[in-house]
Amino acid sequence: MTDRLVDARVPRDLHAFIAGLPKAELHVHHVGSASPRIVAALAARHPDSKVPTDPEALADYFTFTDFAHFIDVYLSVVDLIRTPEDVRLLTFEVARDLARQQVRYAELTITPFSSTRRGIDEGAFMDAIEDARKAAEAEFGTVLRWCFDIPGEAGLESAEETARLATDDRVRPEGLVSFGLGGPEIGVPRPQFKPYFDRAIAAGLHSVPHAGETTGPETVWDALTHLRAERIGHGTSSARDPKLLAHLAEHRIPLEVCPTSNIATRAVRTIDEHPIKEFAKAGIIVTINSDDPPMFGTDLNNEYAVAARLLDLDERGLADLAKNAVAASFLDEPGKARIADEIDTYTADWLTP
Ligand SMILES: O=C(O)c1cccc(C(=O)CC[C@H]2O[C@@H](n3cnc4c(=O)[nH]cnc43)[C@H](O)[C@@H]2O)c1
Ligand SMILES: [Zn+2]
Repeated sequence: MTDRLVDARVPRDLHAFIAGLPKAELHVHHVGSASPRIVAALAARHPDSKVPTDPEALADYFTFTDFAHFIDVYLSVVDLIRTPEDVRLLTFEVARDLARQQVRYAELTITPFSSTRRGIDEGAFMDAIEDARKAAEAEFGTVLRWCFDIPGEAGLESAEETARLATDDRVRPEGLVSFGLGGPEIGVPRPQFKPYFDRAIAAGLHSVPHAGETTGPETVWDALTHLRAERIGHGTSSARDPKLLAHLAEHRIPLEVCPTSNIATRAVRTIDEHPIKEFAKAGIIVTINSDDPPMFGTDLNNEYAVAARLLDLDERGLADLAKNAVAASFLDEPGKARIADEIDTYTADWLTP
C-alpha cells in the first residue's frame, strides 16, 4: 500500500488488516493493470510511444474527462504491447502486483482481439499469457485465470474473432474460464452479441459482460436476458431499478463493483454517491474489484478501504466481502475452500488479543 492510497477516513489498523487479508480479484483488466513500472519497461522497448513514463506525467495522463477519453488513453497503452515478450512481461508483472496485495486468485480480463489485430501472432499470444500464468503461480502462489472480452465498439468482427479464439480447441488457452464484453456501452447494444455468448457458453465458458456502467438498467436486463450473464461487470445503474435489484438478489447474480473506477470515468459523480450501499441493502452479492488500478490511481486494497467506509464495515465485514469474491469466482471448489479457510484463519488470528 502506498501512502497516496491511504484513505485517512479509514483507521490505520483497518488498512493494515486489508493489506494482509487474502483476496480474490474478479474484475481487473490486463492492459489496464500496467503500473508506471510496467509502462516504463514497455516504453523503454518502444521509445516512439506517446505514453509518458515519468510517474507524475503519467498520473496527469491518467486523468480522464469522460469514459470516451478513458478509452482513448487505454488504447494508447494497448499500442505499447507489440510483441509476445511484451505480453509475457505485462502478465507476469501484473501477477507480481496482485501477489503483493495478497491476491490469491484473479480473473484477468484480456482483449485478445486488440493484440491480434495489431499483428501479434495468436499462438504466440496464448503461449505468452500461459507461460506467465504458470510462472506467476510457481513464483508468487497467485492463481490466474482469463476472461476474454469482446471490445464491443470494435464491432461484430471483434466479436467473431474473440469467440473463435475462446472456443477453438487449437488456440484457446488452458486458463480461460469466462467470456466478457467491454468498452463503451452507449451505441453498442448488448443483444447483438448473443450468438457469440451462446458459442462461448456452449464451449463451457462463464458469461461476465460489463453492463450498466455507462448506460441505464435496461443494459443490465439485456445482459441477463440475451447474454445469460452469471455476474455483471459494474452494474452501477441497477440501483435505478428496484425490480432489477430484487432480481439480482433473488437469482444470486453477483455484481463486480469497482468504486474508484466509476469516479475516474465519471460514471458516478462522487464516491459518497456510489450505489454500493443500495446493492448491499437489497441483498445482492457484492464483490470488490479494481478494474484498471494504475489508470484510476487505486489498487485492490484501496478499493476494500473505500468499501469499508461506504458500507461501514469492520474486520469481519471485510472478511465477508473477500469471501463473496471467492464464492463468486470460477475457481474449483477445493481452491475456493482453501482461500476461504485462509481468510477465516487470518481474521481469527487478527482479532485474537
Ligand atoms: O483494440 C482496438 O483496436 C479497439 C478498437 C475499437 C474499440 C476498442 C475498445 O473499445 C477497447 C475497450 C477496452 O477497454 C477495456 N476496459 C478497461 N476498463 C474498462 C471498463 O471499465 N469498462 C469497459 N471496458 C473497459 C475493455 O477490456 C476493452 O478491451 C478497441
Ligand atoms: Zn472493467
